[in-house]
Amino acid sequence: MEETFQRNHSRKSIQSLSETIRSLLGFKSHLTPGWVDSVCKIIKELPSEKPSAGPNMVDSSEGKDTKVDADISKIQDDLTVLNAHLNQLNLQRRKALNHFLDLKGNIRVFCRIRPILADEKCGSSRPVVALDSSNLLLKFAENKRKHYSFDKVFHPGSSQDEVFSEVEPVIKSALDGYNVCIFAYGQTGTGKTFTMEGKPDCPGVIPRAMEALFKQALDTNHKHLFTFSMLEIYMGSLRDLLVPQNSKRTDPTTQCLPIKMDPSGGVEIDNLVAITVSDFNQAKRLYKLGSRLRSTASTNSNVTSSRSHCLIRISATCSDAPERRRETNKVWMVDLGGSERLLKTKARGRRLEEGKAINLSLSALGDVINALQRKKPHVPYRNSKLTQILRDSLGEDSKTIMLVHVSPKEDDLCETVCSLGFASRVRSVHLACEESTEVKAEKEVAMNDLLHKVKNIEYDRQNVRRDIEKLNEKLKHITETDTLPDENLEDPHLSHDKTHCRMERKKKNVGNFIEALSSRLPRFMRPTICSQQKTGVEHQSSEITRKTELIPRRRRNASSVRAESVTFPINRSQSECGSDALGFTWKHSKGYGSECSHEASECDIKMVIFPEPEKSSGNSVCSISVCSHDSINESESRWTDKIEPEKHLSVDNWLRLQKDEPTSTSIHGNKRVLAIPLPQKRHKQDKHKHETIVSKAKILHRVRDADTVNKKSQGSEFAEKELCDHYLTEQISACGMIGSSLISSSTNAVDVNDDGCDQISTSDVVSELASLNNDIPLMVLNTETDKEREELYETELRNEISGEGDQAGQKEAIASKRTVMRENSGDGYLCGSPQQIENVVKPSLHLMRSQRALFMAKNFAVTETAWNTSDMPFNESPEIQQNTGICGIVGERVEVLYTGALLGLGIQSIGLGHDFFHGLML
Ligand SMILES: Nc1ncnc2c1ncn2[C@@H]1O[C@H](COP(=O)(O)OP(=O)(O)OP(=O)(O)O)[C@@H](O)[C@H]1O
Repeated sequence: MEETFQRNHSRKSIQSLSETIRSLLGFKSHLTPGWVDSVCKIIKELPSEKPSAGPNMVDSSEGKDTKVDADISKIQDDLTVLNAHLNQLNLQRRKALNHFLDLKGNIRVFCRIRPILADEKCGSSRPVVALDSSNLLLKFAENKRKHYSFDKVFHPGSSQDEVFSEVEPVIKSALDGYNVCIFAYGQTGTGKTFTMEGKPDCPGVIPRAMEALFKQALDTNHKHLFTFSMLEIYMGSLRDLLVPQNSKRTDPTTQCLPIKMDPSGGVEIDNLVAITVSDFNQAKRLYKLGSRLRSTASTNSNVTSSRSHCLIRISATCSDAPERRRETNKVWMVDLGGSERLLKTKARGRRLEEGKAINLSLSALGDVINALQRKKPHVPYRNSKLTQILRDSLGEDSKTIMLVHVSPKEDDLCETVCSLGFASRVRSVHLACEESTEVKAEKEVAMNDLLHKVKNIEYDRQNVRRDIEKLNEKLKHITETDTLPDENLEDPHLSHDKTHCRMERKKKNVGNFIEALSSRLPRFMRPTICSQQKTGVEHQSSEITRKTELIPRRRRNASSVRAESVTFPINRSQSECGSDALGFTWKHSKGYGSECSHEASECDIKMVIFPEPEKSSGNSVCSISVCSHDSINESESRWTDKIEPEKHLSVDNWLRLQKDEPTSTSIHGNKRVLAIPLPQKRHKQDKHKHETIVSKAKILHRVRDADTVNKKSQGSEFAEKELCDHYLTEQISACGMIGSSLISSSTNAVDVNDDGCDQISTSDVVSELASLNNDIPLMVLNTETDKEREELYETELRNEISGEGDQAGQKEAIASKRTVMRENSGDGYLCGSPQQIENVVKPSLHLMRSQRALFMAKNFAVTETAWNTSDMPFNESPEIQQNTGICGIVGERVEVLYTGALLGLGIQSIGLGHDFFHGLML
């Protein structure tokens, strides 16, 4: 009976084999029995990977399995108990800490008095005096004084450590499910940036908080995913500081990121880049990148005055903590623009406008915090961009710290009074119902008890965590030593890790099977990428496919290399779109967002739309998920079930990309277009060219002296400047391709790489050339055409020497002349007498000059001063004087035409924006 059943079963399997193969390979038409037979034959011929197990072997392995499974399930039970205990402790700690912070106040106001700086002259009188750790005295006149009370007062000698120790508990509560805001407020020049950013030797709140976040996240029982964003609010506009802007930064009409709110009250900034960071160093480097792009200017009060509000957002997503209100919590660290009395600063024009905008938004912030403190029914969030952004991070379920900075100088007394007035307003609740001494004492005792409790819980937590780690180790050991055959995959007692491990093995086997099968199949029978995607086989075998290159990839044609435009699809309903021309494919990643991959690029970039923490319905934040390659595996295992950050670009690559070839973005409709250059191939070439040029310049430098001798011997007047001009022209045309990027990298000065690699910029080249200055006598030749010129010169030499002596003597004379010439030139070839070279160069000089001028008109305008200072003869060119050229004008016209045509055709709707065509034209 059983035998019959087995026979029937195997017959059924063979009958359904065609279907199985079809579904595996994604063939559209049904397969013929003949085809199935041949495939079955191939399968039979495949070498068996597993040794056939005899009945005894099965028995023994089954016995072993049972024991191992029992061990595993015991460990798992223990782990479950310990984890439950740890969660309990976490909850207790969170409650205690929250209670402690509540007693301290959800909105806490600290005051920091700046010390007198070394270069400041001020008398002996000190108008601001810190009485104790929470009281401050302001002396107006001889007998006019006012007391101010704060949660904490930092006297001028307070260190960064002291400040951060007060901030740290709030950072902890960010990991416990609260949104956090830390503000630095104060008159310009009072030390806001010093407190927030600090100096390399005394880091401020931002670096310390970032470090603490990553450290504390490891301590928690939960896994966190951190993303980093940085923006500034400049004159009412929001700007992403991680993406350098195309247009002039001081122009208030430039791109302003829109703020979106979901029905549950969550706020998101549309299109703000959020980069996944896995450790403190990555966050620090991104912060450095953003800081360089911040708007600062010199004012009467501060040489590097911040002219905007700078906001750093670190989002911590924790998917396995259902007890929390939200999955994602935000930590905002805000270096506010300096409040200033415009009459005193005598600001004019733009500085005046900036000052006004800063003051207005600060006043709006004061109103909002005051309304929250007084629990007013209406909170005026909408009065400024700053308060709109921070709407969900101020108020209930949030912790706020306001660090008010004051100057110790008598001159600044008026500003100090204003700042302290603001701080008092923000702290209004405490002032309104000032507590009696007894109440204060009771509170103090309660807070101490709570702190003690938190410490005890911490201790217990550490012990439990240690036990969990031990058990995990044990489990890992058992799983690793256990080599169960694949048949037992369905065993329900297997641990998650073990199951995962086996699934991996199974996937690999399927992959191997497909690989082996595909290699034996005729080409027409092999699956296409499309069919793999449809059947899902691609996921299993993509790695192998990539490695073995069974299916040749479609290559982008050369013309599209420059056209790397990616449109971030905002709308989730856009499921799939591909652009062959670009070589990009768009696909959905498990409904959590869209991803884009570029096959041919060496530094692939993938976009992920993170799931909205508060489940925003319509639009979602566009984020670029960037992970370090080291952390890929770890992150992958952490987030596969919830979020799938695609790791194709490390933070290093992102930073390098920003530095070498700044990524420009623009908004088209509701889409953000990020023009991502393909730096690798082109850049390598360009770098090589650049190096050649620099080495040429060096050679020229070296041969200068030798040539002076040569020049004298020739006795002719040499067109030095023109040769220099020619050389520079050659230089520029060589740089032409990369000119724009080099220029932008030199002007943006985005150098975030600590190791200082790849510091190429046109200004470097220019300075290299400027160092050569004027008397460059000979050409350095190393190209094919140059070698032809060398031959020409040799002929000339022959003619010159032809009259002298016999044939052997002539040969010797030529050889010696050539040797002298090469010795003089160092590594390169020096060719041609000055006059001859001049003759060769001169006819093409005008052409080259105008080429250079055309190029400069478009791209080199920014370095004009550099050229001028080096006394180069380029100033004479009318194109340069006008700072425009035919190329520029034509380029602009074509751009306009293209844009018009694009709009007309509606091409932008499929994601090929202006940048793409602009890229094509370059
Ligand atoms: N506590 C401090 N200890 C030592 N130096 C300080 C301190 N606070 C500020 N400074 C110094 O004072 C100067 C001005 O500080 P900072 O630039 O941080 O002011 P700011 O409030 O951010 O100004 P702005 O609003 O114009 O940007 C800096 O040179 C800084 O190093």
